[in-house]
Amino acid sequence: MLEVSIRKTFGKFTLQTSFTAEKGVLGILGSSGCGKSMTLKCIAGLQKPDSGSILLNGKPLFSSGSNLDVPSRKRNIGYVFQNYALFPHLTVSQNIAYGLGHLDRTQHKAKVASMVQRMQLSGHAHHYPFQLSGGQQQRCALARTLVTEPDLLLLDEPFSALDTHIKHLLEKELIQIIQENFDGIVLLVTHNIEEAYRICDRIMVMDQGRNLQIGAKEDIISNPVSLTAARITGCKNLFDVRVLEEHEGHVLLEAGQLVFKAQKNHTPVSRHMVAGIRAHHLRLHSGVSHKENVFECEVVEKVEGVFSTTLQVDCRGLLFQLEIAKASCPHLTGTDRGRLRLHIPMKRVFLMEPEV
Ligand SMILES: Nc1ncnc2c1ncn2[C@@H]1O[C@H](COP(=O)(O)OP(=O)(O)OP(=O)(O)O)[C@@H](O)[C@H]1O
Repeated sequence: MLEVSIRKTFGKFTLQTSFTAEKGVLGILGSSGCGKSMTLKCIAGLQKPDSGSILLNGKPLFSSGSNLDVPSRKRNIGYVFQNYALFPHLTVSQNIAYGLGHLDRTQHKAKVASMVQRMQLSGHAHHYPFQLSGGQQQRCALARTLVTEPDLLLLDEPFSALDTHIKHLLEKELIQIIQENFDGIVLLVTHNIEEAYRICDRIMVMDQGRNLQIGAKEDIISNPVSLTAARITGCKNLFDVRVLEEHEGHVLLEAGQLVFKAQKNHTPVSRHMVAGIRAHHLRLHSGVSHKENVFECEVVEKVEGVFSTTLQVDCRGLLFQLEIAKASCPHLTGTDRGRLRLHIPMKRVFLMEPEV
């Protein structure tokens, strides 16, 4: 287990974070400059926190109280940087061997050869980084790190420089490599919720140097703790609401001209709140519907993607954004277009305190 509780100030910016991570992939999600990379650097020993402690599998790596600061090279942590940072003048084998300086040559060779094979780089062992594709470079960078058998793997935006198609392929490959070759803790820094959701088991949401929320990814999506956490995790529909009625399991909300039901969550109910619903949780119906929370609406904007359609609909003066899989909205192209109805599934609405 990784246990982090640190504070570090850089001019006007202060990183103050406490969290734990167990085996599996924890995504650190936040916008640019919120302190994601700084968190990784402190854990790796590349930056020294002003105060606090870092423990990895029970072993202290840093403790301001005991004046302990284990040097970076002795922490047994693997760090894969944004651009992979391969040594351009070394071949694939030499790059992979770089971290193994302490082993004798026979052991050295065997380990590198095995890693080259596991990462499917056999035909490229003597190639230089500039002769490799993006995917091969990523595998080489991972191989160089995994060959040292780290207890913790830190990945800092490993796909940030790649185009969407390659990104998806490499994401899949990364998940597979980790599952097959690494049994430890992984921290993955990203500012992309989709990426975090696809790759990670748990997600930590960061803002301005602090962690706002940490939990299972499904929970982060269905119950963001605050408006900021909802925004960072990509929620497109956020409305100021007035609570008209409070019942045992649900509340009746008013947003402008619209009155709809929402299931209660862990946020204590107050008179004025913010309600959120994710674009992919909203539904469109054509014709009559007897479901609750169904309202007539009009399509204001429609953007066709390859597999899904993004819509903006006007529902009694409120604008909602929807993301609908193409296969599930044939009525959008039909003659029913004018009689569309918006369904707001009450279980999908989450309530939050307004932020001042
Ligand atoms: N060496 C430094 N000296 C001064 N300020 C720094 C230094 N390194 C980082 N900072 C500041 O600390 C804050 C957090 O930086 P950090 O690199 O951790 O952000 P980030 O969340 O990883 O952002 P990005 O997604 O853009 O990489 C930023 O405001 C940055 O300006």
